[in-house]
Amino acid sequence: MSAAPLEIEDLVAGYGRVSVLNGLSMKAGPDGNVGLFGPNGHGKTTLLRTVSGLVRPRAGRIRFFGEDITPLSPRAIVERGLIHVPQGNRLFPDLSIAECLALGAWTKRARAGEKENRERAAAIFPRLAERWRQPVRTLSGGERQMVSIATGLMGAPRLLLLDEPTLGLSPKLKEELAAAVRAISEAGVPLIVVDEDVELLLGLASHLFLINHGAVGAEIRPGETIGHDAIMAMYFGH
Ligand SMILES: Nc1ncnc2c1ncn2[C@@H]1O[C@H](COP(=O)(O)OP(=O)(O)OP(=O)(O)O)[C@@H](O)[C@H]1O
Repeated sequence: MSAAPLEIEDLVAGYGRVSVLNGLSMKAGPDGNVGLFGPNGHGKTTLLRTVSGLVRPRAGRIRFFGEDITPLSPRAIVERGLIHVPQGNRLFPDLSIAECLALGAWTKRARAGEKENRERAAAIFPRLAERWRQPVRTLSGGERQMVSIATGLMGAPRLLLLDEPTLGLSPKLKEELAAAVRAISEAGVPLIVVDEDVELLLGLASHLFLINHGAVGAEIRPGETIGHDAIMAMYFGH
């Protein structure tokens, strides 16, 4: 049996004296995309940052397609194709869309497929293809979010982590972005998506985890259906 894209065992991590992840374990990806949701401040972003090597875990193990990546640097993790698109589209404002995307293809394996990945990004985000030379500071929030995700795609992901890709967007743009994210998944890239909109997550992922107090509080497995009241009960713990 082939290894899951991501397996996390008893992960403990935090900042200074504060512990944020408290023995979190999950297996993500063998049954399709994964969605992460839960109350604010309970560790979803910290989990993605720890998986991508930006936060050093104090204990636990992270395996990427079977390989133990726990001790690796963020650079070595990106080189393996584990790509993290952080919250809040942090882009260089004076670069054009084309220049931002080129920066995303800095690893050896990404450079090898740069042309195909650029074409794939342009097909998924036609709005960007129309504005290729425009500086990103002149783009709308939704368009900047598209550039962030497209830049992640340029890294030739074998697994793509998306942190709140639809944060602050209008319902119409949210749907446009969700459709693009579905297209990325249909092109064969497994996803782990953090979003507060559980309905949106259910449209993107078949396996959802509620992150509560730095651990997995509940799980919605592939094939299980869940009503609005049950989701609220998960959030509020009754
Ligand atoms: N760089 C940091 N230094 C110190 N504490 C931090 C840092 N980043 C996050 N925290 C703290 O870690 C906790 C978890 O934050 P995290 O961003 O992981 O939660 P989250 O579930 O992603 O929340 P949100 O949905 O609001 O983004 C919070 O209490 C936060 O204040």
